[in-house]
Amino acid sequence: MEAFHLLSRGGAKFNKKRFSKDLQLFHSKSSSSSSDSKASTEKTLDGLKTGELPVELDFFKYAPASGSGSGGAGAGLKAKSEAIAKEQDDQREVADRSAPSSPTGKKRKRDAGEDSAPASAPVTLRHKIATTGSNVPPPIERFSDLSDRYRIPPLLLKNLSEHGYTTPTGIQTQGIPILLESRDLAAISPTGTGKTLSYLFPIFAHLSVPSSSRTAESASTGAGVRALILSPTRELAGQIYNESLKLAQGRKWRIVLYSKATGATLAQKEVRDKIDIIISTPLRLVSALKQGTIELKNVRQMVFDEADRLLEQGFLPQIEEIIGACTHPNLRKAVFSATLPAGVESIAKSFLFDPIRVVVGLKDAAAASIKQSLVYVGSESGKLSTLRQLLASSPPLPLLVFVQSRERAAELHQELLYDGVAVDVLHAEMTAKQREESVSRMRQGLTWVMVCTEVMARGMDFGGLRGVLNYDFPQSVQSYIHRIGRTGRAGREGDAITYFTDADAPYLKSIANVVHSSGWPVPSWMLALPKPSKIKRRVLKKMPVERKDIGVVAGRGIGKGDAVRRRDMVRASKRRKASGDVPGDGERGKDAKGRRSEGEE
Ligand SMILES: Nc1ncnc2c1ncn2[C@@H]1O[C@H](COP(=O)(O)OP(=O)(O)OP(=O)(O)O)[C@@H](O)[C@H]1O
Repeated sequence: MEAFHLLSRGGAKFNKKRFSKDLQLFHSKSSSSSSDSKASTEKTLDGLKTGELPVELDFFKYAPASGSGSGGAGAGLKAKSEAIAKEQDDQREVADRSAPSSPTGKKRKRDAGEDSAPASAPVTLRHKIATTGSNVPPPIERFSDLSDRYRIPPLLLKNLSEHGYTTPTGIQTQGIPILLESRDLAAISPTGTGKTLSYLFPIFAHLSVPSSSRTAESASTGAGVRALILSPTRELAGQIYNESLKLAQGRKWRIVLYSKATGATLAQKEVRDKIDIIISTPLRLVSALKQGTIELKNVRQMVFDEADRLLEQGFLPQIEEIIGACTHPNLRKAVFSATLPAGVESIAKSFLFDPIRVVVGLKDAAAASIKQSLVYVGSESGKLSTLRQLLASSPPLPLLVFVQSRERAAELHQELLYDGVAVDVLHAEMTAKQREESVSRMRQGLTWVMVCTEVMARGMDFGGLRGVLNYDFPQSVQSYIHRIGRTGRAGREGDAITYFTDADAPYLKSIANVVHSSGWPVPSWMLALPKPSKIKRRVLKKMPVERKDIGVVAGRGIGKGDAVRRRDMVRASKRRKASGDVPGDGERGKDAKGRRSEGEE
């Protein structure tokens, strides 16, 4: 079944019964079961009242995690690994003991700078929102404030509450009014904090009447798509599409998740003139522009989700082409991400008009609800045994396991299948259909572990995902933040474990700093490591650390990695020949063995 139907089916029918546990998260804590109430009380800091933002979404006053989980190094690792684990445990213990009772209010680092403000404090203080720019509209306290201030279709607010969105998150309190006032926006907010709704809501509010039911009076909106959302991967585009269907319920807005198939159905101009919103990856859209099968001159709202990724070299030429095609004089643009390095931000600023910049919490920081740990595994061979120990003990399931190349994803998948683990795999060389099926099996809870590449690092929202394992060390701080951000979303707790070997040592410091600044214990020697030079960091981003094949280090099936790789390459090349398609853009460099580190799309 092609993407469009599969995804639309999933999104249109939000199964409240199946997701009742998830929905409970967004209900008032007073209705929680008694077993929950203790945890709830622990998390409710400084008298946050019922009816305020649910504790789970109150990221920057988040209470210390229980410390349970499985982040520690497995037994059997070398002495160094045990020493690190012990040092981490000691630090954690000290931190835990000092956190709640410190007379000076000095909590462990994770809470540092997050002095909880009383519920009566201004919303910007409570959510740690910093804004820059001229005439910043005041934030909202609750969604109902929107209809007092702006002309919001009542159906939109009804759809919000029907889908459990009762209280706005930090980025929503400030981002929604800015976009409703038709201002350009650069928004930086941690992973899992509801950025999608922050841009979808204003898009629908501005659209007002669906193109398909326009009357003569409202025809001033012109013909053709009016809102465009760009995402670096198909999976994320599909997820945004599903989110948009929730808001669209009850009106005939036409939303298109752009793909080869949907592109073909829009061959006729009369059909595509009735579209309200397009959600697409850059590559797809550019090829449609080139074929003349889409026009973007009526687009008035443009959103770049995961903007820093979209504005990287791999995507930039396509982005420029798309922006060039959006010629409407009232075009408004918004960039969203959890991370926005300075260089990328200045690119964004070059095409934003008088933008407002909003930062929620600390820039380029991991979400506070994720427990992070770094685990030394010695050499490559230590990884698989440590993972096996983790899976045999108390792994945080469902678990997403990141590796640095599609070949390694295929190899690790085979290894875990061999072990009898309910595991799936996802990388960019798989067909769109295979990728959809993988995601769908994970969402349905049919698989508990998914081995994947960077393609899953951004934006994906698997509600109940409890753990992320960086089997291969991430190639940048941004990659780390986004990868681990797949867990600990919407205030749920999550576990992020990162394996490192001697080969990763030169790059350890930057990630250790993120872990440390999030308040999780890091051995002091890691923080004292020399900072990798800019050049080294750039090289790593493009060229991953060379690693031995997983199949080979597993000590069985020598040459199996090569066989898997050969098989995948043959399959992929057949597919490419058959479809005349090219593999994802945004792919990065190859390692010394010619294996690609995986980009997105
Ligand atoms: N106001 C709200 N109330 C309750 N749940 C919300 C609210 N806003 C968003 N959510 C939920 O929070 C989860 C995370 O939202 P979303 O995917 O938009 O995060 P994000 O900030 O875009 O993350 P990422 O940076 O990883 O892309 C989703 O499951 C979404 O449905």
